[in-house]
Amino acid sequence: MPILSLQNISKSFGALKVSDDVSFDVPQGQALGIIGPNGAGKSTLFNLITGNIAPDAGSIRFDGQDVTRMPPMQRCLGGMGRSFQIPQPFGNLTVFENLVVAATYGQDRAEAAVTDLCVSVLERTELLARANQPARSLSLLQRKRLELARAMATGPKLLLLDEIAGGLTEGECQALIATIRAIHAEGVSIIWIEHVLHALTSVAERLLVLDFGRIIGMGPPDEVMQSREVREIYLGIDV
Ligand SMILES: Nc1ncnc2c1ncn2[C@@H]1O[C@H](COP(=O)(O)OP(=O)(O)OP(=O)(O)O)[C@@H](O)[C@H]1O
Repeated sequence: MPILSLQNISKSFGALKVSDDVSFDVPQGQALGIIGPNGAGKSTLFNLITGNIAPDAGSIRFDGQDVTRMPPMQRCLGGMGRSFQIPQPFGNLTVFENLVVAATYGQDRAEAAVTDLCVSVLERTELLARANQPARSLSLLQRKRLELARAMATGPKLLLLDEIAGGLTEGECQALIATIRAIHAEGVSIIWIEHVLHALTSVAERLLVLDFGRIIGMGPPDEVMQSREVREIYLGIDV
């Protein structure tokens, strides 16, 4: 059973079709990369998956359940964790406090369990040494790590990452990739929207290419990047 399955999902904003009959599965434990030009509908696809936007047509199954009409919080509690393109941590709270907010989102966990979970996430995202710092004092890489950590603190089976690698130096990017790979190796399924292609292809086993809300390519990264349509449309290479 796939962890996520979209069937014939369509969504328009007025006359603009941002999701056009999109269907795909994510097998358990897979890392799927999503690429496509600006405005192709990538973030909208995440909003459809998480329930922040309702589709006009189609259905979504997550972890064996039809979640098409399920509110975002229920999907999160069911194991869908998400990072945002524009991180919005609570700047005056410490890194640890930010994680406590995420770990207790709609959950009635015992205090000791919350602490254990947050410490474990801080270790896995290499933020333990920053635990008591206010979020606003973090460097860019640390802010990205915090965004990842906040998503991990909800205990996801499926982690949705929205352009988390942008703006980092090569060394910082490699450090973040190592952390994401380690999370993936724990068995967490991942869908990652990313313009930094080498970061994406070093984690993703499969790529999906969106253009004007349509899937124009899907498969192993090497194969997808060789496709004529993808090279023309996405990379702007004259072939
Ligand atoms: N709530 C909304 N109402 C109207 N139009 C919207 C809304 N959200 C997104 N759009 C439009 O839908 C299109 C797809 O936007 P989306 O953010 O999904 O693209 P994207 O592929 O994530 O782009 P980027 O790579 O720039 O983040 C864009 O033209 C955008 O302006």
